[in-house]
Amino acid sequence: MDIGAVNALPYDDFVNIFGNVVEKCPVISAAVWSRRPFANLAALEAAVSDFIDALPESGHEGILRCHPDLAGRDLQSGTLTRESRDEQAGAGLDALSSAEARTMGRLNDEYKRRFGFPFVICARLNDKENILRQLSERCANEPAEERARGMEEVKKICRLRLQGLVRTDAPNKL
Ligand SMILES: NC(=O)N[C@H]1NC(=O)NC1=O
Repeated sequence: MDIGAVNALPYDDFVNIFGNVVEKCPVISAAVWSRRPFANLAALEAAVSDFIDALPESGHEGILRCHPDLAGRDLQSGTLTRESRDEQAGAGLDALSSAEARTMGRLNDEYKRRFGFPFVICARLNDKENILRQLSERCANEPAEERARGMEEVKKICRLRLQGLVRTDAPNKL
């Protein structure tokens, strides 16, 4: 769909289509609908980003907590969102060796114990080796640094999900 079609959507259709651009946080797209018309995809992305930036620390932690563990229980049981399943599979997280799966599980638990929210990284921009290395390295960071880092990754995931939904080659018909 092009940006003109996005701008013409009633809010319930908009939330149905864009409700998971931030994982399991449809309230973000419901809020951002008020900011239409969007001049282009970048403006829609900026509206999401502005909304996120205006939230307090607890809101940022809440967004991070809506994310499933990478290679975690939801992947094993088939209960991931479609977007997350495709992203995790693309990074090879659905095909870990048993040693990799054990390391991932142990580090995910350690990270959550330390920070009180899950490790979040844009799986589509990383492979499994890189994800495991960063998970291990980031466990040593300070909480404020990790909160900020996690939110940067949320925005990268959101950008790629938006790019999958909005065509940018059409002329802007605002
Ligand atoms: N925990 C975590 O990073 N999850 C996410 N990352 C990603 O690319 N898709 C997700 O669901």
